[in-house]
Amino acid sequence: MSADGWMVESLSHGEIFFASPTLQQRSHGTKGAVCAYEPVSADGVRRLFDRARAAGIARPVLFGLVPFDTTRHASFTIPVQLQLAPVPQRGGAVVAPAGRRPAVVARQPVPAPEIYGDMVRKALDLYEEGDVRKIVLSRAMDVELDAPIAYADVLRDLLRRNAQGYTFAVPAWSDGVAGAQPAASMVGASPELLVRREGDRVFINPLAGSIPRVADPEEDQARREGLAVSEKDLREHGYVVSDIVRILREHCEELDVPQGPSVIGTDALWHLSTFIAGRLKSPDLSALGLACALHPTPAICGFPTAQAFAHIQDLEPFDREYFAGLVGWQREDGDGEWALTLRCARYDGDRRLRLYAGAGTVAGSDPESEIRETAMKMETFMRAIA
Ligand SMILES: C=C(O[C@@H]1C=C(C(=O)O)C=C[C@H]1O)C(=O)O
Repeated sequence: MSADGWMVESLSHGEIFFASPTLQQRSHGTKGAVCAYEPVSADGVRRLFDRARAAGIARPVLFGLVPFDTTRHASFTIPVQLQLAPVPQRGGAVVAPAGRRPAVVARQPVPAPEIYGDMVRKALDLYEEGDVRKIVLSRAMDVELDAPIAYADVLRDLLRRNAQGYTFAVPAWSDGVAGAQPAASMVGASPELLVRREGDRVFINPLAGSIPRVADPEEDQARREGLAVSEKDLREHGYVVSDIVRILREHCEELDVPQGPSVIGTDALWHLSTFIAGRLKSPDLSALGLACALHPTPAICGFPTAQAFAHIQDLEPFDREYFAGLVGWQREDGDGEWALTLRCARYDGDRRLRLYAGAGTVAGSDPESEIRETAMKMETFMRAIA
């Protein structure tokens, strides 16, 4: 462990790092890991734990990426060597970056911001027609660097600025996973917990309704207060909470849902947030099982889900793949944590990254502010890279 207490030193491409607000976990080496590239299923997860036991892994922990579209392949990894530790006190010693940061050679937005604005305008037309009320629209940015990233530096930077978030580097496999090199890794710091399970207790923390923060403290505070009473943002948030609660009622016998949302801050944005706690009816439902029952929530898809999903496929000119899916970990007993794969990039292990960001739109949304919100979401990630 390094002087600042983060277990990120010499983490290489293909290894795993996952930090929640309290626990950090990292793998050492990729050799012998049990991997799978297949659609997510309870049977598949069970088979992976069986394989891990057969391989002599004593306390297997499964890490994974589940795509936005769960009919596509997920990537799962059970590492041979895993290290766990509480997260260090923030504000302690800061280890300086080891080398120079890579420089950006090229940036290509996918699509151009104006086209993203047109996508939002098309969504506004759809709201007039009335079959859909919320669509989360996203865009991407392809970035080429002049040198590979240093995982330790990037993760430290993300950890320092996202104390309440979920910071991760998790490999994405492709067909024929036996080799040690993954096709890519998803790297980022998500503010949004989809499900944490501790025994029969579950915790869910949807976010929706956001505004960029600013340096001036008075204006920043005014934005926070404005968000808390914004009719449009409360409506956008309301679709998420009511849909999640509807599904949770099927699986939980006790549910604690606050009357209304509170406002939480990341380093760059204010978000409306609702912290829900529940008790599972059945101990057989794992953290991932419940996460999949909830996914895709209206926080990253829209409302109603099926219509919003179809419009996303139609309007977005790229494949979300693992973006806006699930990233997390789980033990054999079903306890674990699954966050939404947000504020992140797909990294090819060399010099190429694809960054992603989305924003919820509802009747009354302004295309220009959605462009700004998605730009801000990508910018905060870029600060950690170059
Ligand atoms: C889709 C993203 O974020 C989601 C959309 C939000 C919003 O529109 O207010 C807020 C948090 C997330 O649920 C993203 O960060 O890319």
